[in-house]
Formats: sequence, structure tokens, C-alpha cells
Amino acid sequence: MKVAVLGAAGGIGQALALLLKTQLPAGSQLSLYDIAPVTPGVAVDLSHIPTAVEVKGFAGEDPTPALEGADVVLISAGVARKPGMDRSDLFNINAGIVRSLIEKVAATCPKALVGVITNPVNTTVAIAAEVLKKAGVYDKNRLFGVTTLDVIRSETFIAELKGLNVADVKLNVIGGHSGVTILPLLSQVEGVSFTDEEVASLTKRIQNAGTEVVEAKAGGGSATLSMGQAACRFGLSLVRGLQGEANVVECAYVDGGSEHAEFFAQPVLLGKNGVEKVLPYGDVSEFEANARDEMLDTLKGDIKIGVEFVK
Ligand SMILES: NC(=O)c1ccc[n+]([C@@H]2O[C@H](COP(=O)([O-])OP(=O)(O)OC[C@H]3O[C@@H](n4cnc5c(N)ncnc54)[C@H](O)[C@@H]3O)[C@@H](O)[C@H]2O)c1
Ligand SMILES: O=C(O)C[C@H](O)C(=O)O
Repeated sequence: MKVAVLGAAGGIGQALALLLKTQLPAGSQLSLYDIAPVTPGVAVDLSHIPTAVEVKGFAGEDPTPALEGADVVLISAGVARKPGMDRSDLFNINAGIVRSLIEKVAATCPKALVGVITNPVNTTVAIAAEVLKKAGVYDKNRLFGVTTLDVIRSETFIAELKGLNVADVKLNVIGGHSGVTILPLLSQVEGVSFTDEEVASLTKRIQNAGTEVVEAKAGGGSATLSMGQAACRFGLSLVRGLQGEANVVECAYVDGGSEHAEFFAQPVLLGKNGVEKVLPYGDVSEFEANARDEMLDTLKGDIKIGVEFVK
């Protein structure tokens, strides 16, 4: 199994690479690429950790050597937010970065499962899809916007609020990955009840959690360590699915034939071809149904910007 991380010298990339070095199955290869010249050194550093995962690092303008033979590609290349910015403010720089990296994926490892972390995810995934379509290699089951951070934040905040063991908290987070498009389905958490005030405030906290980190880092970037953990969880789930493990389910932002939008985050069953099955996200409360319906104009607008950028 070969996993490539693009943007591997960055805050997310280095945390993710460390977690993958220690958690990928024995015999895996970890391929690190970034334009930053430090990247081969990051790989040398990681290679001294005693696990049966081979690490190679590549820097420079061309990611091709890092992508050759990749089964999974995780992309966190690009710029991060500073206080006062919205994720959509990253579009001008990150759209072009994602477009050129996906062009190389299309040419080098078109069958790889691709997880896009780079913001604005609602838009960069649409860009990736259009680039893959243009290259004639688009397979909707192999492209994912990584929304796992919204899921692990929800699990953490719910467990804190209700005094639960976080390992017991499970829920779907649907929609997209920005502001009101992030919708945690709190009504589905088993064994707890929330007051209307708790639902409103917890939903808002989860939707603003990225900004919470951006402000706390005071100009030093956005979430990197929690995102490294989230991307590792998602990347390992992709690998487990590829290896034929049964019942591997994650929420992700996919082109899954949703009635709501061309791309929509919801649970998917992962397998040897990426998405084996798009799963229903289940019953929702009246609050959640309203929030879902109200987010759709924003989400569809974000997607349109991505499609038009490539066309
Ligand atoms: N999906 C999510 O939930 C989520 C969560 C956190 C952050 N993000 C996003 O992830 C991205 C990266 O965040 P970060 O904190 O790691 O930023 P960072 O600045 O620490 O790292 C980004 C890295 O990308 C590299 N890079 C830039 N252009 C490149 C290119 N063309 N090819 C290869 N590498 C390139 C940079 O050299 C840098 O090392 C941001 O867009 C951020 O908004 C997404
Ligand atoms: O908020 C950001 O800009 C980064 C990321 O999308 C997050 O949710 O932490």
C-alpha cells in the first residue's frame, strides 16, 4: 500500500506523516511531497522511527515521483487562514494549487483514492472533480473531501458537555466543511438528550471550531494537529477499505448522488474501489432539517465557483 501526502512539510502534512509512519500497516510505503526544500529531510527524520513503513521525501516543482504507484493521495498543500479570514478567502491561492496537483494525479496515478484537505474544501473538491473529468479519468467513488475533523470535534465536544466516554460517542456530520454547511446530527447521538439551547450552541460551536483554533493561534495558522489526527483516521479507513476490511464507514464530502447538492458530506461505506456504497444519513430533527435546507444555497454556490474555475 502506497500513501502519498502532498503538502507534507506543512503543519498538517508533518503531523499526518508522523501518524501514518506509526500507524500504516507493515510493508506500506509513505511518500511525502511538498514544494518546500525541507521535505526530503522530513522523510529522513521519520525514517528513524522503527516501524515497517518505508518513507521517501520529494521536493521541487513536480510531484510526479511521489505519486508513482500511489494507492491513496492525501492533499493538504496550500495556505491556511489567519484571524479575520473566511475559508473562501483561501480560494485565490489554493484553487490553482489543487488544480495543478490533481492534473499530476490524473496523469500519474488516476486510480488512486484522493482525499482533499486543502480549503475551501466545498470548492476544492469540485475543482478536483472537474480536472479529473477533463483528463477523462474521473471516478466519483475515488474522490473525497476530508470532513473528518468536523466528526472528531463533534465527538469531543459532545463527550465533554455530557460527561461521556468519547469512544462511545458516534454521529454523522453532513453537508460540507465551512460555517453553516457543517451540520452535526446531534439528534442521532445515542443515550443522551440535548435541550434546544444545547443543540443551538453546540451546533454553532462545531461550525465555528476552525475559527476557534485560528483565533487562538493568533496569526500562526489553523488546526494542524487535530487535522493531522483526523486525516490519519480517514486515510487509514481508506487503506482498510482497499485491503478488503468489511464495514469501514466514514463521513466524507462526496459526489454521491445526493438529492441536496452535487457534493454532500454523508456516511459512505469504503471498500476496494473507494466508495462502495453511499449510506443514508438517517432521521433528522426539525432543527436539523431546517439547518440542512438553509445551507444548500451556500453549498451549491461554493461548488459552482469550483466548477467555473476549471471550465
Ligand atoms: N479539511 C479540513 O478539515 C482542514 C483542516 C485544517 C486545515 N485545512 C486546510 O489545509 C491546508 C493546509 O493547512 P496547513 O496548516 O498544513 O498549512 P501550512 O502552511 O502549514 O502547510 C501547507 C504546505 O503546503 C505546501 N505547499 C504550498 N503550495 C504547494 C504546492 N503547489 N505543492 C506542494 N506543496 C505546496 C507549503 O510549502 C506548506 O508546507 C489549508 O488550506 C487549510 O485551510 C483543512
Ligand atoms: O478553519 C480553518 O480554516 C481550517 C479548517 O478548515 C478547520 O476546520 O479547522
